[in-house]
Amino acid sequence: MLTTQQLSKIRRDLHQMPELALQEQETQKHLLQVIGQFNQQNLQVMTFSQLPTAIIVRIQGSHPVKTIGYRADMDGLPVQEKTNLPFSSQNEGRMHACGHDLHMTVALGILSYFSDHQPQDNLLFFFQPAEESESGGKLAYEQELLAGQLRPDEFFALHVTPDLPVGTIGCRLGTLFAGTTEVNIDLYGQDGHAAYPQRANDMIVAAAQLVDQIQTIVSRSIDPVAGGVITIGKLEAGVVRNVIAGHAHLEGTIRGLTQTMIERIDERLRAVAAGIAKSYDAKVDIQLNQGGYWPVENNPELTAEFIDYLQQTPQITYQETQPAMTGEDFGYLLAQFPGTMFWLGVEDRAQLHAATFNPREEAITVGVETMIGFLTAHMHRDEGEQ
Ligand SMILES: CC(=O)N[C@@H](CCC[C@H](N)C(=O)O)C(=O)O
Repeated sequence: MLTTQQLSKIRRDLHQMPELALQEQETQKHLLQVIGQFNQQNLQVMTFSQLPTAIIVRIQGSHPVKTIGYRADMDGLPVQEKTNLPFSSQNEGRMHACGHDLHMTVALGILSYFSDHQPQDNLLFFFQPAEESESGGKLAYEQELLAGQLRPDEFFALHVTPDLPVGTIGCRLGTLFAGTTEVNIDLYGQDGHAAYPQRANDMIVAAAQLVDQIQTIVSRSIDPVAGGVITIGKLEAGVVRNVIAGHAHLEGTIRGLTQTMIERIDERLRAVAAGIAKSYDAKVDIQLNQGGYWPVENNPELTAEFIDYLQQTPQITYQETQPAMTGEDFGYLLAQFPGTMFWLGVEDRAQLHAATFNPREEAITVGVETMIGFLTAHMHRDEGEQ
C-alpha cells in the first residue's frame, strides 16, 4: 500500500503535468508506470483505442457477487497557475485547478491497497479523460468501455472541495451537482470604419446588449426557489480601436438542478439571442450542447449506506451539503449505473478553477482510507446478505 509520502509525491508529479481534455497522454503514461509497480497478481490493466488516454484497471475479487466501479478524472484546465508552489505546473497555460491530480492520487491509493488485499467483489478503477469538456464519461459509455466484464454494478467517485475542512466529507441523498449546457453564440453584423457607424452594424454593441439581457433570464423567467445559473465566461469581438466589429463570439454555461430547468433556460436563451439579432439586424448562430453533463443524482440506497458509514466513522466528519451548481459528467454515468458521488474537503481560500487553488494534501489519505473502509464494509455486508 502506498505511504502518505508516496501519495504526496505522486500527486505532485501529476500536478506538474496537467493536460487538456482528450490530450492526457503524459498523465496516462505516468499512471501506467505507477500502477505497474503494484502487485499485478489479480490486476488487469487496460487501455482502449476508442478513447486512447483512458485506463481501466480491474481487480478480480476472491468470491465476487458484483463489480464495483470507482472513477477518477484525469484532465486539467486552460489556466495559468499562480500558486508559486515548488511543484507548480510545467505546462504553460495548463493547470490542475480542479483537483483532478488529487482525484487520481486517491484512486491510486485505493487501488494499491486492494492490489495487496484481494477484495471479495471485483473492483474496477476507471481513470477517465475529459471531465472539464468533451464529456469523457459519456464517450466511454457510448464506446462500450464500461460493458461486459467491465460493466460496473455500482459506481463511486469523489470531487475535492475547498469549502470543507480536511477530514470532512460532504454528501447528500438526491441531486449533488447541477446539469450543464455549454453555450456558444456568434453574432454577425457589418464591420466598418469607427468614424462611420451609420454604414456598419456593430456587434460589440449587440453582444453587450445580449450579455445584459441574459441577466434577466434567471432573475425574471426562473422560479427563484428552484434556481439556475447562466454565466458568460468568454466574449471576443473586435480587432483594433478604430474598426467597428462585425463579429462577436460568446461562450458560457447554463446550470440547473433538473433537466426541465436546463431546458427552460436553454429555451429562454435562444429566444433572447433571436430577439437581439432581430433588433440589431444581425445574424445569430447559437449552439447549445449538454453532452454528458447531466445532473449528478445519487442513488438512494447506496448513498444512505455511504452516509451511514461516514456517520459511524470517528475519524470523519460528515456534512450534509446543499446541491451545488458545479457540473460533472459523472452525472451521465450515474444515469447508467447506480452510485454515489461525494465531496472531499481540501480546505482552501481559493475556489475550484482559480489560478491560486492549492488543496491541502492531507485530504488524500482521508479519501483513500474512507473508500477502503467503506468498500470493505460494503462488500462484507453483501456477503452477509447472501
Ligand atoms: C467540478 C467542475 O468544476 N466541473 C466543471 C464541469 C464542466 C461542465 C461543462 N464543460 C460546462 O462548462 O458546461 C464545471 O464547470 O462545473
